[in-house]
Amino acid sequence: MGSKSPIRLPSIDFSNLKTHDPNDRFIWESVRTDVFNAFRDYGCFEVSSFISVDLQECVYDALKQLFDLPLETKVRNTSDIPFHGFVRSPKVPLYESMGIGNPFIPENVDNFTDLMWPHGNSKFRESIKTYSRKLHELDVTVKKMVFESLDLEKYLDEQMQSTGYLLKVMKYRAPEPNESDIGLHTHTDTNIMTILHQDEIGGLEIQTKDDEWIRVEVSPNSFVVVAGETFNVWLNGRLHVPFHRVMMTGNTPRYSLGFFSVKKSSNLVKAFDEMVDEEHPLLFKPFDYGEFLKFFYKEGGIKSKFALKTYCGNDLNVLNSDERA
Ligand SMILES: O=C(O)CCC(=O)C(=O)O
Ligand SMILES: [Fe+2]
Repeated sequence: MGSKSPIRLPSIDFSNLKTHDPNDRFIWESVRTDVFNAFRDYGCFEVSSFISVDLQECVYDALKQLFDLPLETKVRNTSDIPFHGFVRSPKVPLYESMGIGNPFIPENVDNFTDLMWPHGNSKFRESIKTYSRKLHELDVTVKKMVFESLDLEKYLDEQMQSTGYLLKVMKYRAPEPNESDIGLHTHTDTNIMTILHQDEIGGLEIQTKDDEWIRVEVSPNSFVVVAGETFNVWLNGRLHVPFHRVMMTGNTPRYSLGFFSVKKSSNLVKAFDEMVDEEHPLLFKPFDYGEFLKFFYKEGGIKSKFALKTYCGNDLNVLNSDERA
């Protein structure tokens, strides 16, 4: 495993895609090519200056207020889905997180805000609503581009309908002198796709296909879009799914947000027929996402570097792109 390098993630500018004017087709196609190539080569990319500095500052102020609430208030954030509510665990001592399901639905943000601040907090409510709408828009745009790149548009609506979303907000405290500086252990995301946003403290690191660790240094109003395992199963291995982690090197707390698109439970995940041929033999057997998560969390899958392959890899002689690299 190599050391940290000055390589930068591909950076893609979505700001010229504001209209759906057919004359913008050229811009759309050029961004689409960049998105697909970045996913194929790095499994992730930066979306530069995607929100206003004002919105970014409002959201981070709101996060600080949220994590400053007493523990007995934060634990009210519960969910039936593991790790979608308040999380604090001795396994990741620097980390705590909370989650809002489908946050682009205004009532979901209202309910979360009422739970945390029974007397109201309009700044939190409004900034998270605007922010979630922007992230949802970016999620849909990126997926549309990837599906179009492989002539899979016919599956887009059906896949969007079986997708749920989670806005996860995270705080990492600084390590004590005798503690490890690992904020979040090396992992891949098992969901479809994640949009990450970190504050100016930084600390997110992503591993390239050549095992180099890149420390992600992007401006605080930029995002990092990361491909998840489910997306790669649909496309039968055409994407790179990057290992990533969070390292806490300084002595200031770090705040970050993740917008996770997740296959709804009891929905089958399988490669699209067009993605399987002689040159691209099936890498993963079809599986139920809810059942996989049970395996992942209860049977130690979380500790395995290649949990999905252990669970449903089609043929251990067929190497995935991580191992080929
Ligand atoms: O906090 C971050 O920047 C990364 C979080 C992450 O990778 C995750 O929750 O899966
Ligand atoms: Fe992650």
